[in-house]
Amino acid sequence: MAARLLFRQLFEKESSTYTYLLADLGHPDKLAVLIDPVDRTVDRDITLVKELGLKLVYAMNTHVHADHVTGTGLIKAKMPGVKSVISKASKAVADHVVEHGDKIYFGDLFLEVRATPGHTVGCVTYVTGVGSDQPYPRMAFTGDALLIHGCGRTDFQGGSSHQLYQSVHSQIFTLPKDMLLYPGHDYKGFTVTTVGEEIVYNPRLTKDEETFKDIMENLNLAYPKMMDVAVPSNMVCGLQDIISKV
Ligand SMILES: N[C@@H](CCC(=O)N[C@@H](CSS)C(=O)NCC(=O)O)C(=O)O
Ligand SMILES: [Fe+2]
Repeated sequence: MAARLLFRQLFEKESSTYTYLLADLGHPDKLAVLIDPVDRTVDRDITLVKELGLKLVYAMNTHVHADHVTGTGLIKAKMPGVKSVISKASKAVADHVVEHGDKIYFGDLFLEVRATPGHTVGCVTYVTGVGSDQPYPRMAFTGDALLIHGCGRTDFQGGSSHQLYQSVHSQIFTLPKDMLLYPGHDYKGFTVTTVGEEIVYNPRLTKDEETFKDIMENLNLAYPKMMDVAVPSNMVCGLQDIISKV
Protein backbone atom coordinates (compact mmCIF):
# COMPACT_ATOMS: atom_id res chain seq x y z
CA MET A 1 0.00 0.00 0.00
CA ALA A 2 1.23 3.55 -0.75
CA ALA A 3 2.66 5.59 2.12
CA ARG A 4 0.14 7.97 3.67
CA LEU A 5 1.23 10.46 6.31
CA LEU A 6 -0.61 11.08 9.56
CA PHE A 7 0.61 14.24 11.29
CA ARG A 8 -0.30 15.81 14.66
CA GLN A 9 1.21 18.82 16.40
CA LEU A 10 0.90 18.60 20.21
CA PHE A 11 1.70 21.25 22.83
CA GLU A 12 3.00 21.14 26.43
CA LYS A 13 2.10 24.46 27.95
CA GLU A 14 4.43 24.75 30.98
CA SER A 15 7.53 24.68 28.76
CA SER A 16 5.77 25.84 25.56
CA THR A 17 7.14 22.71 23.86
CA TYR A 18 5.82 21.16 20.68
CA THR A 19 5.74 17.38 20.27
CA TYR A 20 5.09 15.92 16.83
CA LEU A 21 3.46 12.61 15.93
CA LEU A 22 4.00 11.19 12.44
CA ALA A 23 2.84 7.84 11.10
CA ASP A 24 2.63 5.90 7.85
CA LEU A 25 -1.05 5.00 7.55
CA GLY A 26 -0.25 3.03 4.41
CA HIS A 27 1.80 0.51 6.39
CA PRO A 28 -0.14 -2.50 7.73
CA ASP A 29 1.09 -1.72 11.27
CA LYS A 30 0.72 2.08 10.93
CA LEU A 31 4.28 2.65 12.15
CA ALA A 32 4.79 5.97 13.98
CA VAL A 33 7.40 8.26 15.52
CA LEU A 34 7.17 10.95 18.18
CA ILE A 35 9.53 13.93 18.03
CA ASP A 36 10.38 15.73 21.29
CA PRO A 37 7.85 14.26 23.72
CA VAL A 38 7.78 15.85 27.21
CA ASP A 39 7.65 13.76 30.41
CA ARG A 40 4.56 15.61 31.70
CA THR A 41 2.49 14.80 28.60
CA VAL A 42 3.62 11.24 27.91
CA ASP A 43 0.28 9.74 28.99
CA ARG A 44 -1.62 12.06 26.65
CA ASP A 45 0.69 11.12 23.77
CA ILE A 46 0.51 7.37 24.42
CA THR A 47 -3.30 7.51 24.63
CA LEU A 48 -3.42 9.31 21.28
CA VAL A 49 -1.07 6.77 19.67
CA LYS A 50 -3.31 3.93 20.90
CA GLU A 51 -6.58 5.66 19.91
CA LEU A 52 -5.26 6.17 16.39
CA GLY A 53 -4.24 2.49 16.17
CA LEU A 54 -0.56 3.32 15.59
CA LYS A 55 2.55 1.32 16.45
CA LEU A 56 5.16 3.67 17.89
CA VAL A 57 8.68 2.67 16.82
CA TYR A 58 10.84 5.68 17.71
CA ALA A 59 10.73 8.36 20.42
CA MET A 60 13.10 10.98 19.07
CA ASN A 61 14.87 14.05 20.45
CA THR A 62 16.10 17.02 18.44
CA HIS A 63 18.61 17.80 21.22
CA VAL A 64 19.39 17.58 24.94
CA HIS A 65 16.67 19.89 26.23
CA ALA A 66 17.48 22.36 29.00
CA ASP A 67 13.97 23.44 30.01
CA HIS A 68 12.04 20.17 30.44
CA VAL A 69 12.66 16.45 30.86
CA THR A 70 12.25 14.48 27.65
CA GLY A 71 9.45 11.92 27.58
CA THR A 72 11.53 9.37 25.69
CA GLY A 73 12.60 7.40 28.78
CA LEU A 74 9.08 7.17 30.17
CA ILE A 75 7.73 6.11 26.78
CA LYS A 76 10.28 3.30 26.61
CA ALA A 77 9.18 2.10 30.03
CA LYS A 78 5.47 2.24 29.19
CA MET A 79 5.71 0.95 25.60
CA PRO A 80 8.36 -1.80 25.45
CA GLY A 81 10.00 -2.03 22.04
CA VAL A 82 10.03 1.71 21.36
CA LYS A 83 13.56 2.99 20.69
CA SER A 84 14.86 6.36 21.89
CA VAL A 85 16.80 8.48 19.39
CA ILE A 86 19.23 11.39 19.77
CA SER A 87 22.29 12.65 17.88
CA LYS A 88 25.74 11.16 18.37
CA ALA A 89 27.15 14.69 18.67
CA SER A 90 25.00 15.31 21.76
CA LYS A 91 26.99 12.58 23.58
CA ALA A 92 23.71 11.52 25.22
CA VAL A 93 22.70 7.89 25.68
CA ALA A 94 19.92 6.48 23.47
CA ASP A 95 18.99 3.22 21.75
CA HIS A 96 19.73 4.77 18.38
CA VAL A 97 22.23 7.58 17.84
CA VAL A 98 22.03 9.44 14.56
CA GLU A 99 24.37 11.50 12.44
CA HIS A 100 24.00 13.96 9.58
CA GLY A 101 22.52 12.23 6.54
CA ASP A 102 20.98 9.29 8.39
CA LYS A 103 17.40 8.34 7.61
CA ILE A 104 14.92 7.17 10.23
CA TYR A 105 12.30 4.98 8.56
CA PHE A 106 8.78 4.37 9.81
CA GLY A 107 7.04 2.26 7.19
CA ASP A 108 7.78 3.69 3.75
CA LEU A 109 8.28 7.17 5.16
CA PHE A 110 11.45 8.58 6.61
CA LEU A 111 12.99 11.54 8.38
CA GLU A 112 16.40 12.65 7.22
CA VAL A 113 18.83 13.95 9.83
CA ARG A 114 20.52 17.32 9.28
CA ALA A 115 23.12 18.44 11.80
CA THR A 116 22.17 21.97 12.92
CA PRO A 117 24.45 22.72 15.90
CA GLY A 118 24.66 26.13 17.55
CA HIS A 119 21.80 26.19 20.09
CA THR A 120 23.47 23.08 21.51
CA VAL A 121 26.41 21.14 20.15
CA GLY A 122 24.23 18.15 19.21
CA CYS A 123 21.13 19.80 17.71
CA VAL A 124 19.62 18.14 14.66
CA THR A 125 16.75 18.97 12.32
CA TYR A 126 14.58 16.13 11.03
CA VAL A 127 13.38 16.60 7.45
CA THR A 128 10.66 14.65 5.63
CA GLY A 129 10.72 13.65 2.02
CA VAL A 130 13.93 15.27 0.80
CA GLY A 131 15.18 13.50 -2.28
CA SER A 132 12.09 11.35 -2.67
CA ASP A 133 8.79 11.56 -4.56
CA GLN A 134 6.77 10.76 -1.48
CA PRO A 135 3.44 12.54 -1.90
CA TYR A 136 3.13 14.21 1.48
CA PRO A 137 3.74 17.74 2.72
CA ARG A 138 7.39 18.66 3.00
CA MET A 139 8.19 19.42 6.61
CA ALA A 140 11.24 20.03 8.78
CA PHE A 141 11.34 19.75 12.58
CA THR A 142 13.94 22.25 13.66
CA GLY A 143 13.99 21.77 17.45
CA ASP A 144 15.44 24.96 18.94
CA ALA A 145 17.82 25.73 16.06
CA LEU A 146 15.15 27.81 14.36
CA LEU A 147 12.05 29.10 16.14
CA ILE A 148 9.26 30.95 14.31
CA HIS A 149 10.65 34.44 13.70
CA GLY A 150 13.34 33.62 16.27
CA CYS A 151 15.96 31.02 17.14
CA GLY A 152 17.36 29.10 20.08
CA ARG A 153 19.70 30.84 22.50
CA THR A 154 23.41 30.05 22.26
CA ASP A 155 24.70 30.77 25.77
CA PHE A 156 25.03 27.23 27.20
CA GLN A 157 25.39 23.50 26.32
CA GLY A 158 28.17 24.15 23.80
CA GLY A 159 26.11 26.84 22.09
CA SER A 160 27.73 29.04 19.46
CA SER A 161 26.17 31.95 17.57
CA HIS A 162 28.65 31.44 14.72
CA GLN A 163 27.70 27.77 14.42
CA LEU A 164 23.96 28.46 14.66
CA TYR A 165 24.14 31.11 11.95
CA GLN A 166 26.02 28.70 9.66
CA SER A 167 23.66 25.82 10.46
CA VAL A 168 20.50 27.76 9.69
CA HIS A 169 21.86 29.31 6.51
CA SER A 170 23.42 26.10 5.15
CA GLN A 171 20.95 23.44 6.36
CA ILE A 172 17.54 25.12 6.75
CA PHE A 173 17.44 28.17 4.47
CA THR A 174 18.63 25.94 1.58
CA LEU A 175 15.53 23.72 1.86
CA PRO A 176 12.66 24.37 -0.60
CA LYS A 177 11.02 27.73 0.16
CA ASP A 178 7.56 26.21 0.57
CA MET A 179 8.77 23.61 3.07
CA LEU A 180 6.86 23.83 6.35
CA LEU A 181 9.01 24.42 9.44
CA TYR A 182 7.87 23.14 12.82
CA PRO A 183 9.88 24.41 15.82
CA GLY A 184 10.59 22.87 19.22
CA HIS A 185 8.94 25.77 21.08
CA ASP A 186 6.81 28.79 20.55
CA TYR A 187 6.31 31.60 23.05
CA LYS A 188 4.15 33.90 20.90
CA GLY A 189 1.24 31.78 19.66
CA PHE A 190 2.70 30.68 16.32
CA THR A 191 2.38 27.08 15.15
CA VAL A 192 4.18 26.75 11.82
CA THR A 193 6.24 28.76 9.35
CA THR A 194 7.98 28.15 6.02
CA VAL A 195 11.56 28.40 4.82
CA GLY A 196 10.59 31.30 2.55
CA GLU A 197 8.88 33.20 5.39
CA GLU A 198 11.92 32.87 7.69
CA ILE A 199 14.37 33.89 4.96
CA VAL A 200 12.47 37.16 4.66
CA TYR A 201 11.07 37.85 8.13
CA ASN A 202 13.27 36.17 10.75
CA PRO A 203 14.39 39.19 12.81
CA ARG A 204 17.70 37.56 13.81
CA LEU A 205 18.80 35.32 10.96
CA THR A 206 18.10 37.75 8.12
CA LYS A 207 20.91 39.94 9.53
CA ASP A 208 24.60 39.56 8.69
CA GLU A 209 26.58 37.27 10.99
CA GLU A 210 28.17 40.03 13.08
CA THR A 211 24.80 41.65 13.79
CA PHE A 212 23.35 38.22 14.59
CA LYS A 213 26.15 37.55 17.10
CA ASP A 214 25.52 40.92 18.69
CA ILE A 215 21.78 40.19 19.01
CA MET A 216 22.50 36.80 20.58
CA GLU A 217 24.99 38.25 23.08
CA ASN A 218 22.38 40.72 24.28
CA LEU A 219 19.29 38.53 24.70
CA ASN A 220 19.65 38.70 28.51
CA LEU A 221 17.49 35.62 29.06
CA ALA A 222 17.33 33.98 32.48
CA TYR A 223 18.55 30.38 32.57
CA PRO A 224 15.66 27.89 32.19
CA LYS A 225 14.19 27.12 35.61
CA MET A 226 14.51 23.35 35.18
CA MET A 227 17.97 23.34 33.62
CA ASP A 228 19.85 21.65 36.49
CA VAL A 229 17.36 18.78 36.57
CA ALA A 230 16.60 18.58 32.86
CA VAL A 231 20.08 18.43 31.33
CA PRO A 232 21.47 15.49 33.40
CA SER A 233 18.20 13.60 32.92
CA ASN A 234 18.12 14.25 29.19
CA MET A 235 21.71 13.07 28.77
CA VAL A 236 20.22 9.61 29.38
CA CYS A 237 16.98 10.36 27.50
CA GLY A 238 15.05 10.75 30.77
CA LEU A 239 15.69 7.20 31.94
CA GLN A 240 16.72 8.09 35.50
CA ASP A 241 13.16 9.27 36.24
CA ILE A 242 11.47 6.04 35.28
CA ILE A 243 11.33 4.27 38.65
CA SER A 244 9.65 7.14 40.43
CA LYS A 245 7.13 7.92 37.72
CA VAL A 246 5.83 4.68 36.20
N1 LIG B 1 11.78 30.65 30.50
C1 LIG B 1 11.95 29.30 30.10
C2 LIG B 1 13.14 29.13 29.17
C3 LIG B 1 13.04 29.97 27.91
C4 LIG B 1 14.24 29.67 27.02
O1 LIG B 1 15.37 29.93 27.37
N2 LIG B 1 13.96 29.05 25.87
C5 LIG B 1 15.03 28.53 25.03
C6 LIG B 1 14.54 27.26 24.39
S1 LIG B 1 14.38 26.01 25.61
S2 LIG B 1 16.32 25.42 25.72
C7 LIG B 1 15.46 29.50 23.94
O2 LIG B 1 16.37 29.17 23.22
N3 LIG B 1 14.84 30.66 23.82
C8 LIG B 1 15.22 31.62 22.82
C9 LIG B 1 14.39 32.84 22.89
O3 LIG B 1 14.69 33.78 22.13
O4 LIG B 1 13.43 32.89 23.69
C10 LIG B 1 12.19 28.40 31.29
O5 LIG B 1 12.50 28.88 32.38
O6 LIG B 1 12.12 27.18 31.10
FE1 LIG C 1 16.74 23.78 23.79
